[in-house]
Amino acid sequence: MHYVDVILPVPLDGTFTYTIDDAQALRCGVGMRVLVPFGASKTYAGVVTRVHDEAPDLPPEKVKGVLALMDDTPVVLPLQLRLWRWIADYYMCTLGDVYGAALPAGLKADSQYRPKMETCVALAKQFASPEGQKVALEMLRRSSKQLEVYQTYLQLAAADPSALLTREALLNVAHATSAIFSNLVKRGIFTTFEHEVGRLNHALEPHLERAAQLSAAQGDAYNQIRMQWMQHPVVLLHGVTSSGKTEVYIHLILQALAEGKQVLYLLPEIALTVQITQRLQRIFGNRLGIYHSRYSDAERVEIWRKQLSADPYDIILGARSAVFLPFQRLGLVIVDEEHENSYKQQDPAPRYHARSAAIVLAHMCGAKTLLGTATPSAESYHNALTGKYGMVRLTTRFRDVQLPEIHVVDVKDLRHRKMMRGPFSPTLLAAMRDALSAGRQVILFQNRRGFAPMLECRVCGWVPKCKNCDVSLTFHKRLNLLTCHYCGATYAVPPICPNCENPHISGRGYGTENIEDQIRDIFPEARVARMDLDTTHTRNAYERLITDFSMGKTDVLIGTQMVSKGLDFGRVSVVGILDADSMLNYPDFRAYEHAFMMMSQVSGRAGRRGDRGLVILQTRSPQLPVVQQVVSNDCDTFYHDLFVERELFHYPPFTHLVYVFLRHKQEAVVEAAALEMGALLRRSLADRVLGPDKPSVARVKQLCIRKLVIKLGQDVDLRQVRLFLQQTRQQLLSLKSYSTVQIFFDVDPQ
Ligand SMILES: Nc1ncnc2c1ncn2[C@@H]1O[C@H](COP(=O)(O)OP(=O)(O)OP(=O)(O)O)[C@@H](O)[C@H]1O
Ligand SMILES: [Zn+2]
Repeated sequence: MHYVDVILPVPLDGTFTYTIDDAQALRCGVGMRVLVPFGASKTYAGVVTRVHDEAPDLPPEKVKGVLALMDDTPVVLPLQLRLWRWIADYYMCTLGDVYGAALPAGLKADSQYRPKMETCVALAKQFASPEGQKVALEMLRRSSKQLEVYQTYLQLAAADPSALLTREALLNVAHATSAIFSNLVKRGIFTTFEHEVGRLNHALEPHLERAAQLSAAQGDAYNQIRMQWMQHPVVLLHGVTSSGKTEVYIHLILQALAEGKQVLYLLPEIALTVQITQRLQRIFGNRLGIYHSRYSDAERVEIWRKQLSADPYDIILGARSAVFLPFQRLGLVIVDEEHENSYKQQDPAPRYHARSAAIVLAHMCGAKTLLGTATPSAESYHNALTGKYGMVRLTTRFRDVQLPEIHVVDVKDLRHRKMMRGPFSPTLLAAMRDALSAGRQVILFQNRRGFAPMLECRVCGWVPKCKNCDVSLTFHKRLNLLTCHYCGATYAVPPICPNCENPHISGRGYGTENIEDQIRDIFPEARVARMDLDTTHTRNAYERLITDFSMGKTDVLIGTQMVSKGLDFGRVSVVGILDADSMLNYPDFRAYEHAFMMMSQVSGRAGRRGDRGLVILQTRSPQLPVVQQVVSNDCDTFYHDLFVERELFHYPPFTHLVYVFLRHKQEAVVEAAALEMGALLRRSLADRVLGPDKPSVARVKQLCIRKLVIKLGQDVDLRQVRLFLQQTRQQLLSLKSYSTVQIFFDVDPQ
């Protein structure tokens, strides 16, 4: 008897064993998919991890058979399976969780993926000869529109005789309707046929440009990086904003390609891929593939298959999930904006950090890794300072443009003197006015979307809250709705307070929508755009917002953290940080770190070409050292202070953190389970366990939440601890009263 072990996309531990017949066993191999039954009625595509003859420890009638083989060649490579195992193990989730995140849906489903077809055009046989063409011309003499389409066809066909011409392309070039085209088909001049096309970009190779020549400083950095790679597989490139890190990456990519290697280029955010794609495509053309969640599933399946083929993309530019793509000869991994916490997946599992996964992937492939940023993460910076990573610095901007001047405005004082105009200080408005009248652009950063983060009855203080979550609702004026940013539920805006029946309900705080309205009011001439989650639902929305701003079609760009990093605009002279306090007061031990990064990054969008930029930083706490460190761009002091504190209070990078979350509908159940879990964990881990506590948002999607914090120093064996945590979880779940509690881990929480 033959068996296969498979991974299934279900949140259960381990692999599952099925029988397979002799003929199938001969053809089946690791990394191929097999269709298998699961439970009473489900079928899944399982990924084979082993083909063997060892009967599982089950009564034979319990072991079901494989329904069908789905592949002739593996869709998941052995190296990828190793990465899946590492993620499942390190982040304490199941292989099924990793499988779920790794494969595009089209490869997980049991339905086979259907290729996309396009209608192509050809001349009917009898009209293909020169004589036939004359006849056709004669026939069409009186139908000028049809004649035009026909002649356009001849021109296009003559320009590239071997290329297939689609109906869509022909009608586009000829500016004709499909009715005109149909007539030509009816008259027997054109015939049509269906042709399978890839959804991938088969556009003609664009005119390629040479990479820009590196400046002396960039050239030095390039050489140093390559030198450091000889001793450290991971190097941190710490280069100030607009130092031209991207140009250094481009040269390193060229070098990797010259050595016949593939490159993975990770970006934290889709907004960023727009500009970087354009920059890379000009140089690498069709050797570049792009992979992220805004692409349709069918497109992702095609890229996946292409990477398995004999002709894969040499460079993959992508967001987090691109680490899961198959690579055959990976030589270089670039993690751009490596400090970004959106590299960490929050929910659902696998709660993996793409930077760590990328480093592990590179290690498995014998590839080099470059982490690039203007504001390193505490972890990477610490690794660089202690010699685990190499470090290379770029301390000047390209063309020696000065870093922006950062002007701190004391909002508390101005409010006291009644000098604020809503969320704007006079200094900011004056700077904006100067910039706009000089034909320059402005970026305003406010990390809250919607119109008002909260509504409140001015008489009784009633605040609308979500039914499913313990949070106040955000008012969205365009939609005229209240929405919950945790579960997505929407509610009508109450005309009067349901509590005291007064009509005096008003907004508190300023969201990006509100900022936009006010700026339109104050600067009626300015062309204003907003970039946040609400304005970027579609893939093209980012592109349009960014291209319009790049080309100077808009003057003021208002946005959330989306506008804060990586974007490269030439004409921005003023950046306004409207509310630094919301970042500084965030209830998390990383608040200052994140605030420092975000403020430094958004400041870095100012004055990237020519004149020095100006940043207006509005805060109620101008005296805070972190604010001063942003002003003087003093990473070293910032991290020095931070590290002293983190070491003292046992936080990363000196201590590993694991959060244990418990969720249940009933408050009493989750509370009891959390206390029990805490007690069980303390038996071995003693005072390394803190809590349980209610997190700052203690109920989401009708589930009550409790959190335990585990701090693990150098003195413990992490492997053992992970095992112990998993066992304790199982132990708790096996108790009848807690069997319906959700328990999961967040390793290295961000
Ligand atoms: N060697 C070069 N030749 C020509 N242009 C360059 C060169 N280096 C940098 N630039 C230009 O300078 C600008 C800033 O470079 P880039 O966007 O790579 O900076 P960065 O270091 O990635 O900044 P950030 O950290 O803010 O993302 C870009 O417009 C880039 O085209
Ligand atoms: Zn909610």
